[in-house]
Amino acid sequence: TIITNDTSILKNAPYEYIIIGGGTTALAVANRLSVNHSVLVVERGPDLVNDEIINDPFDYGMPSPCFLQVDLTPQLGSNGTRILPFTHGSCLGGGSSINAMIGSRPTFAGMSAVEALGNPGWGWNDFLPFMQKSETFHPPNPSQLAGGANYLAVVHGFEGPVEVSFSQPFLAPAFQNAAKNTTQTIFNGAVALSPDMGDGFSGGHYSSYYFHIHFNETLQVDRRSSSAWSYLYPQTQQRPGLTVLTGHLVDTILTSHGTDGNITATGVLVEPISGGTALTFNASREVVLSAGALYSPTILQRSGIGNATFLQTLGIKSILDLPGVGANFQDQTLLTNVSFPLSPSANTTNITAGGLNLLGLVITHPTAIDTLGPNGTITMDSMLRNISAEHALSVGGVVNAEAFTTHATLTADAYQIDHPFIEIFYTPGAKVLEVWAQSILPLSRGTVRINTTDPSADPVIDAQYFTTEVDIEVMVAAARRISSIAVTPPFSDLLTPTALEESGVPQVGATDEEVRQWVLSTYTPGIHAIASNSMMPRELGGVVSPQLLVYGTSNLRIADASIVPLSVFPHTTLGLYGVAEKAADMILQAAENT
Ligand SMILES: Cc1cc2nc3c(=O)[nH]c(=O)nc-3n(C[C@H](O)[C@H](O)[C@H](O)COP(=O)(O)OP(=O)(O)OC[C@H]3O[C@@H](n4cnc5c(N)ncnc54)[C@H](O)[C@@H]3O)c2cc1C
Repeated sequence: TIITNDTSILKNAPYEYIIIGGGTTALAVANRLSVNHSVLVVERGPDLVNDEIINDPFDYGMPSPCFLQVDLTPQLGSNGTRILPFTHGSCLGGGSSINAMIGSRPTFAGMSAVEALGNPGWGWNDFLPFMQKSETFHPPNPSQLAGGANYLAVVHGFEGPVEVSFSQPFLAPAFQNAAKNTTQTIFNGAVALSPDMGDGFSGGHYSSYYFHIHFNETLQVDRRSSSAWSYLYPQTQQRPGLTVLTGHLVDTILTSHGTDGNITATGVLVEPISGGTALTFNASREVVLSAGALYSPTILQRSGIGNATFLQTLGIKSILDLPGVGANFQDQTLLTNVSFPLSPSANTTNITAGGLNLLGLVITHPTAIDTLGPNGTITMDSMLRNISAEHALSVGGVVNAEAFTTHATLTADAYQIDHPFIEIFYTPGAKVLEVWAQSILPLSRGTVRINTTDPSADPVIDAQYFTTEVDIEVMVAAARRISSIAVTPPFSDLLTPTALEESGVPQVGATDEEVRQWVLSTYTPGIHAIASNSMMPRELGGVVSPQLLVYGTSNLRIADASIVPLSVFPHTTLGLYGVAEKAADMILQAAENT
């Protein structure tokens, strides 16, 4: 494999495939295609192979050249005008090089919703083998099992590039034990220990979580399993046919009109990020767009693929009118501002992990009924099935009312078959214990758009958080559970007696309005951006078909988080490796047929 930022050493011959972006999904697709084909990857960011902040999982969240932020537009659903930073990764490995490594998967109910949206072949049973293909799962050893780790071999893969494991040593077992017991209590025993959080069963469970990390035998420490360290750097993954160009960004996708009436992608126009002459690279077979949910729609828009009326306002000639490009954008929301002071008497290594820290050592996925009770669940179901599309339509979050009501109905159906309603995750720190909550299936729909043709400019991102009442109701319920956790033993025994007051989280008896105000003024982005080029029928605003081909093109595919149409991956990465493996499989099958 050639990895370089120097274009003078690259071959001029056309590559069979060009992949735009060198992030999480991109490198997995590149790895599979380049076994027998020539592939060029173009990544805007640098190669940070030896960056210790990236490679050490316990440095998560520290600044590195890969860690970038874009300010969202003012979020009107948040008590006025909060401006929130949105983090993303820009280097080889993309988001997988900076993320929190939580090893989460979609569920049966979630993938059923994706399939029912008009995507045959994307249900759980079809999708699981691709997630397994990507993975080498390391079963817990006896001491990890004794600490509380558990797994189900039948749902995992053991020969793939991405190494997934529990931490070594197993972190904070006493903390994990307390978190699990309190979880059971606050959900009245309805939430049970899961044999494996990635087994496809839906909500109603809790567990110790595994991470995209692996134990390095030479160094005797845990390391991050990024996409780059899984699919690109290892000796076993070297590919003579693969060239990775870093430090260059794709301005536009070059196209021509094919004889079949479709648009054909012929290559890309590339600029060095340090400035200089633009270059053209040609692709003889396909162009695969993998620049992520924030950037893939912007590349399409600059290339004349998107909402024709909008593109006209920027003077861009429309070559393909696809109003769904940059619409339907979704992100989950987080309640992260929740730190409970640790009781001085409880400050032991078994509770704090001796200062080492991985986010979400214990994770809980209660269902709607676990969280809201029977009456609350009926109310939520009715809200979803009678939802108004007016706001989402007015801000361009959906292209028509049917798209919005279809999403809401599928969400209600998913909750009926026990899709996780919220996620609560427990994390130890040196002096505090954190209990965060995350929404899973938000209904608010936003946009990602360019406001200039300059390829180096940040996109205009508007998540429209909390502009749908159901999203507020979900997080109010989540906040109430966080309050209960802080006062429920055995978890509360680890905290100071005044921990709840000190944290600023609403008291257990707070009014709905008080909790609502706290949620709206403290939430942060989930940073699981998806759906800005959704895989769904074109008439609903879909951008790609179930084969991941951009509608109206013969050879332009998208493989990244932007195609995921509903927020069914509670954390995205392991699901995205499944998307990558499935995309590569479909592309290679198409190559065999030509
Ligand atoms: C701080 C943080 C924590 C997270 N924690 C978790 C977690 O614990 N577990 C989990 O599963 N998920 C987590 N996620 C989410 C997950 O990392 C992302 O959803 C995932 O990495 C997205 O993958 P992708 O392939 O869609 O895009 P990316 O991995 O973002 O890759 C896109 C790549 O395209 C490049 N690019 C963009 N524009 C251009 C251009 N014009 N030309 C060339 N290259 C371009 C970018 O530089 C980037 O490298 C987290 C995300 C963040 C930001």
